Amino acid sequence: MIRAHTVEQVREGEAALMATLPGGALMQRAAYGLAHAVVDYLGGAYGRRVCLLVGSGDNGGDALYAGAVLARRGAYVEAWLLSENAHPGGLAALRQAGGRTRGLDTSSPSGSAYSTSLGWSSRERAQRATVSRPFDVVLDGIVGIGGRAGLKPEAVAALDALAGVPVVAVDVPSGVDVDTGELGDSSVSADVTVTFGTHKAALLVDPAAQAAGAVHLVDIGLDPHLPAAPVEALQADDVAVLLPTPDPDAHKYTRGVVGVRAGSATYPGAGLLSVAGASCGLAGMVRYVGDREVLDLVRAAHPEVVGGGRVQAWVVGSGSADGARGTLEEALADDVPLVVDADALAHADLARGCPAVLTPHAGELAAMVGADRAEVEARPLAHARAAAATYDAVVLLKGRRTLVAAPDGRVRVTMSGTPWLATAGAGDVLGGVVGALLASGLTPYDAASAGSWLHGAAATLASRGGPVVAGDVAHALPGLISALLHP
Ligand SMILES: NC(=O)C1=CN([C@@H]2O[C@H](COP(=O)(O)OP(=O)(O)OC[C@H]3O[C@@H](n4cnc5c(N)ncnc54)[C@H](O)[C@@H]3O)[C@@H](O)[C@H]2O)[C@@H](O)CC1
Ligand SMILES: Nc1ncnc2c1ncn2[C@@H]1O[C@H](COP(=O)(O)OP(=O)(O)O)[C@@H](O)[C@H]1O
Ligand SMILES: [K+]
Repeated sequence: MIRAHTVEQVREGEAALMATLPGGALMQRAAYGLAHAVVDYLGGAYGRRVCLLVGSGDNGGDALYAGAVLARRGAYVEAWLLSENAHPGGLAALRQAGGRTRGLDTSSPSGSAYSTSLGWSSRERAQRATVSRPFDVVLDGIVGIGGRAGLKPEAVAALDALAGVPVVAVDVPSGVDVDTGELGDSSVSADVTVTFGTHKAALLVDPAAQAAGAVHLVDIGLDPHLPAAPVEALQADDVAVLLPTPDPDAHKYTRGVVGVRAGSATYPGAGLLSVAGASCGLAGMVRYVGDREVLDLVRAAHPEVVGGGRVQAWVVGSGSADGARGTLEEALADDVPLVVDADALAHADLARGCPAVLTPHAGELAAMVGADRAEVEARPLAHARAAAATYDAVVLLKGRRTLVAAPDGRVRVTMSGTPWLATAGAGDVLGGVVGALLASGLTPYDAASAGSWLHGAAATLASRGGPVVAGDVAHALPGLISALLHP
C-alpha cells in the first residue's frame, strides 16, 4: 500500500521522531537520500553540473546539504538563492564542499529584482552567460510541505532561465497544494520527486501528481510515528489480498450473482461491455435484464449469461438512455449493493445512503453537482470527497488517476492503467468489474478501489504499449487475476 499523509500528520510525526534523535539528524537522512537518488538519476556525480534552487525553509536546507554531498563526489554545484534567509547550516556545508552560491541582487530596486533573470547583478548575469554547458539537473528546493500553492516571480524567473533542464523536486514539486493536489497559478513540473518519510496527497492525486513525475520515497524512519493515512493507493499485493476466491465447496450462488441492467436499443454495446466486465470470473453468475434485442446480443456473445432473478449486486445505467431512472428504481427495489453509472448518475440521489458505488467521469460529476468540468478537473480530490459525503455513497471519479472516495473522507487513488484506456466503452467494463466484486461480498469501498485497479492493470496488460478497445480490457481480466493469485 502506498500511503499519503497530510502536512499536519507529517509535522507531528517528524516532531515525535526528532525528539528521539540528535538535532539535524533527520535533515541529514533526507539530504543523503536525496543525493543518492540524484546520483542514480544522473548515473554518477563526478563531472555532473547541478543547480540548486533554494528557498527560505528546510526544503532549501535539504537541497543545500544534498548539494554538498554531490560536490564532495565531484559534481559542480551551484545554488541559486531565492531568499536572503537560506538555511545557514546547509549554506555553510555547501560552501565547505566547494559548491558555489549566487543570490538575489538585493541592491536593485525590488521591482527589477523580480523582473528578469532573477534580478542578478550585471556581473552575475555576465558570468551566467559565459556558462559553457547547461546544467544536467535542477534540484527544486524552493518550498516543501511548508509552501503555499503558487510560485513567487523570482522562482518563476529562475525556472524560465533553466527551461529544458531536468528537474528533481525535493519532497514535493514547489507551487502545488500539498494536501489537495491542486496547482497554484504557477508550479514546478518535475521529472522526479524525491519525497521523505511518506507520500503526500499531491504526489498521488492529479493535477499535482502529473507535476511530480516519478516519485521516489526515502525512508527517514518516520513510519512508526505516523497515524492512518487519509489517502492511499492499492498495490498489486493489496489487490491480491482483497480478491474473492472460491471456497473448496463453493457453488455459483455462494460466490455471488451480479446483475446488469445496462444498454438499450440505442446503445446495445454498453450492455454488452458491462456484461463483459461483470464476466471477469469474480462472481459465480451474471444475469442480464434489458431490451430484448440487447439480451439476444448478450446471449450470443456470452452464452453463460442468464436472465432476471435474484442477484447480490446490480450494475445500472450505462447506455440506459431514457430508461435510466426506471432501471435504477427497479434495481433499488432489490435492496442489494449497486453500481450507478452513466445515464443513471442523473438520478443518483435516489440511491443516497444505499450501499452504492457511483462511477462518474469529471463531466458527469460536474453535471451532478452543478459545477464546470474544468473545475472538477482542477480540484478532483475535493469534489470526489464532497460528492461522497453529499450522496452518502462511494464515489469513483474516473480519470488518469481515478479517485475512490468514501463518505467518511477516506480516498484511494488508482495508480494502475495507461492513457490508452481513455477509449469508448472502457467505463462500461469498469462498472461490470466493480459489480462482480460487490456481488462477491466486498464492501463498496474495496470493490470500487480493487475493481478500478484491476481495470487499469488489465488495460496495461492488453495494451502492451499500444491501442486497446474496451473489449480487450475485459478479455485481459481473467489472466490478470490468475497472475495476481499466483505471482
Ligand atoms: N521537519 C523535518 O523534520 C524535516 C523536514 N524536511 C524538509 O523540510 C521541509 C519543510 O520545511 P519548512 O517547514 O521549513 O518549510 P518549506 O521549506 O517548505 O518552506 C517554508 C518557507 O517558505 C516560505 N513560503 C511558503 N510558500 C511559499 C511560496 N509559495 N513561495 C516562496 N516561499 C514560500 C514560507 O514563508 C517559509 O519561510 C520538508 O518539505 C522537507 O523538505 C526534511 O529535512 C526532513 C526533516
Ligand atoms: N488519461 C488517462 N489515463 C488513464 N486512464 C484514463 C485516462 N482517461 C480516462 N481513463 C480511464 O478510462 C476509462 C474511461 O471511462 P469513461 O470515461 O466512462 O468512458 P466511456 O463512457 O466511453 O466508457 C476510465 O476508467 C478512466 O479512468
Ligand atoms: K520542493
